[in-house]
Amino acid sequence: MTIARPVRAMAPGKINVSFRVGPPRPDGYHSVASVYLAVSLYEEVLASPREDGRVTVEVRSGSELDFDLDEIPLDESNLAVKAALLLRDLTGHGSGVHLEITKRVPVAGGMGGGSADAAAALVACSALWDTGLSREELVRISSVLGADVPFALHGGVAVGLGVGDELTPALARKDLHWVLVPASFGLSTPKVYALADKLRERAGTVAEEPEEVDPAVLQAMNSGDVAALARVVSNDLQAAAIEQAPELADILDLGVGEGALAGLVSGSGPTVAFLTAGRRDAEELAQRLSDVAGVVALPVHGPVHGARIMA
Ligand SMILES: C[C@@](CO)(OP(=O)(O)O)[C@H](O)COP(=O)(O)OP(=O)(O)OC[C@H]1O[C@@H](n2ccc(N)nc2=O)[C@H](O)[C@@H]1O
Ligand SMILES: Nc1ncnc2c1ncn2[C@@H]1O[C@H](COP(=O)(O)OP(=O)(O)O)[C@@H](O)[C@H]1O
Repeated sequence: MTIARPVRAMAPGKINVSFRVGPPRPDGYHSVASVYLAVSLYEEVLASPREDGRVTVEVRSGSELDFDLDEIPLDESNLAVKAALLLRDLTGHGSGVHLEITKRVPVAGGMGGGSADAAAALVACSALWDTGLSREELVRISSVLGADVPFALHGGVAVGLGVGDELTPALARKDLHWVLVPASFGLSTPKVYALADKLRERAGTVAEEPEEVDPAVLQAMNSGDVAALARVVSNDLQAAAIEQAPELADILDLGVGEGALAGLVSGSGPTVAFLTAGRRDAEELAQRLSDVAGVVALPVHGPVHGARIMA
């Protein structure tokens, strides 16, 4: 029997360009309406066969960022391990695999790094084990791993309804250029959702079921009107993220003061994303933020492709 050769896959992090959150549901989740954008910060997963049938993982940093890799579990709760086990259980294909994750997306940063690991692991293991599943089939099975995993497979721009997993592709006429300011700490997604509920309760606001995303966001992306997009980006979790980490408000002010067209917290935070008019503006803003405030600032662009095999 020939032993399969290792397979390397990559998957992108994301920004929620617009994020509406409904009231809490009985299952602990919230209905959302998200405009997801995949950006050029990629996780990599190298899947190598193991003859002993075990599924194991190791994680290393592929970034200049100071990642707290100790935050990432190395047991069966690691999202990449969960993905490999799910694929093996569902298809009956495959045996043991060792997964080597190279992280570039901030850990617990609101950019779906763990979801990207799960998506890259699905693609890599599916090729390693020759399951014959299509991308669409992988997208369909992936939502049990987490609300954001289908989008990490899908990539590009998409509207996410349900818990974020019911995807419809959308279009961006132009590449959008952003500057990311990652934090040196993470925020817990469930805690930020719970705090958002509490803030609404305190303010006496009744959350509506978000049935669609803001059409102005899709229109601005469709027409490539970055200035119009800057006026409509928004995130219902932002206030809760700022309540947990008040320094995010200062970072938002700083970026806008330094010339960003708009700034918002990505997902449940704490990464802050600034929209700029183009590649040059993003590079210049990143430089200024690092000169003026000494923060790490990464220029990125999107849309980029979803999870895929690397040569
Ligand atoms: C907020 C968002 C925005 O894209 O991203 P991140 O900030 O995590 O990157 C997502 O909704 C996060 O998706 P993901 O991180 O995949 O969530 P999951 O693992 O499925 O769920 C973790 C927990 O988050 C809460 N959760 C998640 C999704 C959702 N629509 N409603 C929720 O209330 C639930 O408490 C759930 O138990
Ligand atoms: N492969 C993984 N990479 C990162 N985090 C993981 C992974 N597997 C499980 N986790 C857990 O998920 C949490 C959130 O992960 P992450 O996807 O980085 O952030 P976010 O949900 O804010 O986008 C981490 O704190 C960690 O405990």
